[in-house]
Amino acid sequence: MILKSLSLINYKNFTSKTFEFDAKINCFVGNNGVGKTNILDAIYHLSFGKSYFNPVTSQNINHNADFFVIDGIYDKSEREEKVVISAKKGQKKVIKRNAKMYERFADHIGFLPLVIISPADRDLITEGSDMRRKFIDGVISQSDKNYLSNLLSYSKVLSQRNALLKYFAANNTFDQDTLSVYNEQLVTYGQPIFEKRKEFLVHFAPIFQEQYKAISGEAEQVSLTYQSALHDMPLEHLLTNALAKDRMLQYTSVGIHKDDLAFEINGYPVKKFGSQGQQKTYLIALKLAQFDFIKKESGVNPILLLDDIFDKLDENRVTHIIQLVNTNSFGQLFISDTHPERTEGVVKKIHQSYELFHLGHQE
Ligand SMILES: Nc1ncnc2c1ncn2[C@@H]1O[C@H](COP(=O)(O)OP(=O)(O)OP(=O)(O)O)[C@@H](O)[C@H]1O
Repeated sequence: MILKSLSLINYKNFTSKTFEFDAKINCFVGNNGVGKTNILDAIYHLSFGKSYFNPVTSQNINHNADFFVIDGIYDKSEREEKVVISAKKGQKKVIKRNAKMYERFADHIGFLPLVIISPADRDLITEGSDMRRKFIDGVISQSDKNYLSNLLSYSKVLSQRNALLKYFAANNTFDQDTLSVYNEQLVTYGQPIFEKRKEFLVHFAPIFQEQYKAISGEAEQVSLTYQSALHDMPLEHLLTNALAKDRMLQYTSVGIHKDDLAFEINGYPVKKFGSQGQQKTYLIALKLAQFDFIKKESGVNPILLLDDIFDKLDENRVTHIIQLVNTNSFGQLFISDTHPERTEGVVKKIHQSYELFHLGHQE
């Protein structure tokens, strides 16, 4: 799958800009703040229907405008696919594929597989468990529509159950029958999510470990473990056992929305005990494992976005990563960097076609 061209209107700092891309490697170079990351984000937007960096749609619209349009033309399975995302202030965002509007955003997820590696990934280590759940969900959802649909339904029922618990507390009342209906629905959607996450980790963790070893060349033992109370008992029983607590807290304290991933290095949490370099390598290995996994599941080479990659790694490691992707029967690569010579030096080494886009400040 190849992104052939991209047009931006009023997307962040771009008022109007069109790019024609190389089928292999595309590099965006220029000073800080010229919009390199914004271009990668626009490409991300076309795959996921949202920004990787700023989930507030209205803030992705250029400050001086009241709408944006992102227009991408792809080659996929020897067909041309035109994907257009537009947003107007105060209105719902629209995604169209070949001029046909999607009724549900979820139907588009997975159609244009993509992996991004960015300095913002550090949130996966430093922030709360929701970031790590989003990561697993993002990987699985790109290849499993059922999973995504269960997730959306689960989250809807969860809000309803939480609202009911609040209502009980506010009105000093309780109705087990209504609560049981929500419990059943949480189990219907939540239990398969747990099973899928568990199965996913069995396949994903070894791929991750291989990637870590390949990038670091070090003897450190890394592990990635799925933590969930559902390992101990089915969700149905967890909900029953937590009833008194949930009523007191006025929200649902157990379920797959509390799951987490433990990131460890030599048996200790990466967050507390990993060096800066180890943390960066850990994150890159996670993302490259994501690339491998999605590729295997979807049969399509995902687009790979490398944002500010030298922020994370030295030149040797970057060369290594680009080569890894290369030997993996190459997809299409988009790189952003402040130093044109550095990027070109690395890219030249792998003897693929490439295009360098020099960006200046936009008017
Ligand atoms: N909604 C918006 N309207 C106008 N400009 C915006 C908007 N959102 C972000 N920007 C501008 O985009 C610029 C940042 O772009 P971006 O993060 O892509 O830069 P970059 O070239 O990747 O820089 P760096 O090398 O520092 O990472 C900033 O100047 C910021 O003010």
